[in-house]
Amino acid sequence: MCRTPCPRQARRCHRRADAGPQPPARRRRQAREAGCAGRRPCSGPRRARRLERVCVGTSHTMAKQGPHSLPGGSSKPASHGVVFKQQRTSGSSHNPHSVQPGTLEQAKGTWKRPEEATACPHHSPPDQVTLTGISPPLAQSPPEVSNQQLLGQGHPQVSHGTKSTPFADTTHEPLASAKSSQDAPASSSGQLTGEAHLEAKAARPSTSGQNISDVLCGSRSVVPRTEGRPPQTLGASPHKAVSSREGVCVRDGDRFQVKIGYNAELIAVFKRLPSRNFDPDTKLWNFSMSDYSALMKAVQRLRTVTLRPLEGASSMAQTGLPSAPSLAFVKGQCMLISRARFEADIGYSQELIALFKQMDSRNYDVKTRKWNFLLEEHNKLIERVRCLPQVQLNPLPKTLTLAFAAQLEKTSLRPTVDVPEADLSGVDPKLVSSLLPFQRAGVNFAIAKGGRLLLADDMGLGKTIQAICIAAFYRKEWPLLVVVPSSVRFTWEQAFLQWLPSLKPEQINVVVTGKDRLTTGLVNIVSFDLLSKLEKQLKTPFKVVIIDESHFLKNVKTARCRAAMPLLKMAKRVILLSGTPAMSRPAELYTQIIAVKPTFFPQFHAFGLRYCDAKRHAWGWDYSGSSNLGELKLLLEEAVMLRRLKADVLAQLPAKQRKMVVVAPGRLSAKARASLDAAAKEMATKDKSKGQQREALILFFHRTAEAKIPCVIEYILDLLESGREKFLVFAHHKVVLDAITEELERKKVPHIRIDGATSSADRDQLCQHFQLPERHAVAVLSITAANMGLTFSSADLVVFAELFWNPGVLMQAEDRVHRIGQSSSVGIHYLVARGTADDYLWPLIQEKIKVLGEAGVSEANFSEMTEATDYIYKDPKQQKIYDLFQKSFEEEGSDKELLEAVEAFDPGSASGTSGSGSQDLGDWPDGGTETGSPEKKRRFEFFDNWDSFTFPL
Ligand SMILES: Nc1ncnc2c1ncn2[C@@H]1O[C@H](COP(=O)(O)OP(=O)(O)OP(=O)(O)O)[C@@H](O)[C@H]1O
Repeated sequence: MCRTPCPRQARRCHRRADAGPQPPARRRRQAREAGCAGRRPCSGPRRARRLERVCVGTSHTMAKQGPHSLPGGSSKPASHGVVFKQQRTSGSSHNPHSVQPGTLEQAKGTWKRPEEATACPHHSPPDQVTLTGISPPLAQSPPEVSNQQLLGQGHPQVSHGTKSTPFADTTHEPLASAKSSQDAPASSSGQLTGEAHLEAKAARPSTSGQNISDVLCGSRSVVPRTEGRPPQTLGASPHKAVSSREGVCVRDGDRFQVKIGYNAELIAVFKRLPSRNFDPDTKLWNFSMSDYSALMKAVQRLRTVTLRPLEGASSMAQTGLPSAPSLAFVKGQCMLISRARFEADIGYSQELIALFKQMDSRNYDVKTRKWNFLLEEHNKLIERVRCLPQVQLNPLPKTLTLAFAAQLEKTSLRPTVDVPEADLSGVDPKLVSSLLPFQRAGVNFAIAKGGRLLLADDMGLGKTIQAICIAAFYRKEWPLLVVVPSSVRFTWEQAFLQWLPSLKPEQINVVVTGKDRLTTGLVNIVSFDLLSKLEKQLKTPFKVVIIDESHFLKNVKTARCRAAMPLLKMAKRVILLSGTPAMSRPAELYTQIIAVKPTFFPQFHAFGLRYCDAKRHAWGWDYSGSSNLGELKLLLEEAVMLRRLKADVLAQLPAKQRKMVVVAPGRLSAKARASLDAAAKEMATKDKSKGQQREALILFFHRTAEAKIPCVIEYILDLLESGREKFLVFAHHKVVLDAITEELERKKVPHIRIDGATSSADRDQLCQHFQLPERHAVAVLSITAANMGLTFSSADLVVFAELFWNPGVLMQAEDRVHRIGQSSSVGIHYLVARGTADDYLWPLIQEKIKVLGEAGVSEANFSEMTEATDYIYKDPKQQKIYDLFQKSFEEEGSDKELLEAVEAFDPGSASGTSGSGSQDLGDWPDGGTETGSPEKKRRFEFFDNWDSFTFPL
């Protein structure tokens, strides 16, 4: 209920009730009406009144213009076919049964919703009218009306007429032309647009050779009403008049809407107005004010339609456009600007400002020129504003009021309550003790949110360890489902083994093929793509689900999204992980938001209107924009998402974070597998000369490189899809470097390549090019040719597609990024393929690094990364191969010899070696390196903006 009396309104209503001195135009209208009323009684059956009204309007038209003349334009009296308020007040007041529930509000043409109408008893809309004959639900025709509909088939009010009657003809006449109007360009074409067109149309003879008015109101067709009988239209069924529609024009910001039931003639008129727009939500047509006059005039000529003009625009017919002050109407909405405050985003209204000044928490922001208030005054303000008839201030959406319910309800400002410390005593101590402070806070946040969140920490901040900890907190609810990009399935397996020693390896089920079971483990790890093939296996839903790189779900139409969303809806705990939940636009966040909070914005359109700057085009809605990002950020941070940037927690991070990425053995082809096995067998063969052994080793190394190519490419593409756009990829074999660059070229990813064939001048130039901050690119580098003397500090990630036996070389390569100029913690990813030479190289490298670390030469060690992996060779054959690797790499001068051997096997790999220089140079894309991709340039835009936000208050 409105608590504020509305004196101004009350006065206005009172004035209207008095009727007082009338302006001349109104007096003229009333005089005309009185004349009409004299011809018919005001009481009587409802249908009779409708028929009469039709006749009143059309007889004027006929009398003034004659059957074939073009209408006279603005000089015409205002009442032609348009029932003005005063007319209806008198005509309906005698019939208390004529109000149809639920239609009056629409008929009145006020913008307020039904519940709003009851909120302000003081506010009686001016000239309240009891309307008759308004169809319940205002079933407007959609913008495109089929010919069948237009021809009256299937529409009860049209179809029941017989085609042979003049009435039927008149109904068809404008309908037939509706089709052509669809084809015709709008006003900009300059063809018969606006008023002239409409009037010409209205005056066009019907198929029976008569004007509409002629047919209906010609002297031969109407029997003058006497003795209270309704007038009879000759040649037409009296039922026809029942199809008469009454509606109202309602101001809607700088446009106006027409609230009326379906009428084909009227739709045809609408379609000729240049500014027409059909709102599918309200199912109402709306127009710019410039078309108002044309519409009203055209409607005057429609026998089946009466339209109440805009409130305060009674002199419209004479003056054309309504006078601005009389229609002053402001419309706006509430926007959240901080956790505690909201602002009214609305135009100027004196009354509204006066109301704002009554609010205790009011604050005027001189910069934005907007008023803002504490959330606790939101409901009070909205209630009071509803009493202002010329103001529409939309409240905060329900989702926001629910998310900020505590702030809306509180009576005084309290400091933000800290997230409580979660009891992690049930989680493996190794994991809990390893959490960095910000990671612990992340776990607390997740548990405070009931285990449903989007963890959107920057890349490399340890989302994996946090997710495992959150999931482990709910271990009683396992089995656990972990959905990940296929290239990191085994890395996740390693992470579980590393951080949860209580978990046995056999309890982890990594789904590798479409034939595997999805539910056999306590922890089940599956790729997005396999999930969509296997979800049907699920009899009972998983209660705890982790989704890594959850932005993979951004498109609701994809199979992965369709497979995952139902699972997430049913799960009790949903842990989404993504360093880039939306790469370019807020629309990409929608699926992730509803995955965490299914009740938030159940309709995407509502989300799109508020946050995606939704725009309507001829082909549909465009949701690719962004709007109200500040509010969206607040909402997400309050209820859905936790995001920390690297810069925020840099002090807690090590300078380098190394990560072993176990690339999927399932990706090795049978051919690659066979050649690897043959090479390994060769190495293990006894009685080989040193040279033969080395040859076998080099072959094994080379086969490993070939076998890893698909996994390496998949990993790089996953990184790119995850939003990583500037990173280094080191590889050794030319075949690997070639495969990577070819793929990047194919995918139009900007990249550079430096290998043994690159001249030093080119190296510097490429390096400088890569360093430019606006460049997003991948640097494809040879481990041996580009591990020294180059600076790539504008990137903070290094990927080793291949391992190399000399850890000193690897560390030098790492330091292309981790050097002066680097302000971030650097991520180093080593891709390790099981069942390949990596099985031997990786422990070898670790061992060497450990030694270097003990000697203080290396500032970090690898041991943490592989603690859980099983590199102790029980198989004597494996041990022999390992020994061979060790011996070969540790011998004096082995590096040089090995490199030469490798070069002989794979020309062009090693630094400064002959290779086929010209051939390598031929690999360069023209103009240096980059293959521009316009759409790529926009990719970080959304989060760049996002991260630069500061709290408005
Ligand atoms: N508390 C920690 N103790 C030891 N190592 C950690 C810790 N947190 C993270 N790491 C290590 O840091 C590296 C990066 O972590 P992780 O892969 O989880 O980051 P991320 O946020 O998932 O990054 P991305 O978004 O790139 O996948 C890993 O090697 C991980 O083991």
